[in-house]
Amino acid sequence: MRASLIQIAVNPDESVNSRRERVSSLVRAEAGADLVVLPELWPTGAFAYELFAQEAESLDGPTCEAMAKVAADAAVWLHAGSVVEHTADGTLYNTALVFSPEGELAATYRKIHRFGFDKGEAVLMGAGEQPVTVAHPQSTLGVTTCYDLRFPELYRTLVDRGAETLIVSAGWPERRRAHWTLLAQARAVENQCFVLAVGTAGTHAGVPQAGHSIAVDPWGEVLAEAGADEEVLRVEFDPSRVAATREQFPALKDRMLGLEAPSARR
Ligand SMILES: O=C(O)CCC(=O)C(=O)O
Repeated sequence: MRASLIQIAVNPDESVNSRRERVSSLVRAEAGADLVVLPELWPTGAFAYELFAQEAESLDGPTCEAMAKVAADAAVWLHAGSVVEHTADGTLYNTALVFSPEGELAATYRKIHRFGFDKGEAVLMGAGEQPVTVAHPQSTLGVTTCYDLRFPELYRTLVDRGAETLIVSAGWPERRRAHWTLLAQARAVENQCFVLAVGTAGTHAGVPQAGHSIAVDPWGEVLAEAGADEEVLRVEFDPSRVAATREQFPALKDRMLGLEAPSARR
């Protein structure tokens, strides 16, 4: 399976429209890949809160339309990162989009864990409720977004639903880059999955981004890692290694289920 992780630079000196055009060209250039993955909220930047309402779109809005077109042009499975989705009742969501090589919207995922504590996304957006997997023909994908990476129970749910390749589409800050790398490897090891984690580069809303998109195998080994700047990280892997790793080292079979208290939410 050939995957291309497009680590987009999100800087305030580029308009959303021109970034959309630039990203469309970058995706088109990945024709031949089996999967292309973009970062979280790349049209606005994950921390550009003042742009969220202004750039919010419905699922037939300009980013969705452009990404459907380029997925079909390049004939690739495209995880198009996420957009600020607005719904008919006025709620905003951080919604990830997955397109088939025919340009059909195959799945959407509304980010479950919103970042910001008492500000930013946590107050501006609604919370998703549904974990999402996608039946890519070569490997079942588990779709997650940025801050989700800190919540292992979501990944266990995805594994229980058949996920073999865990996607993390992010806008992760440089300040916590060590957590990013460590958690990507942890999610791969504990779930015996491939992890494809793609972040942004650049600085927007005064928040320098970590870059360092990373692909990790089910043994926790780093297959490829980007630098800090805009970059297309290409990686090739054998999805059957998930089953092989789980057979050789069957730790997932030793899970003790039912330990979580029903009122675990604090
Ligand atoms: O968890 C973190 O450190 C970063 C999370 C984040 O930036 C986000 O979810 O947008």
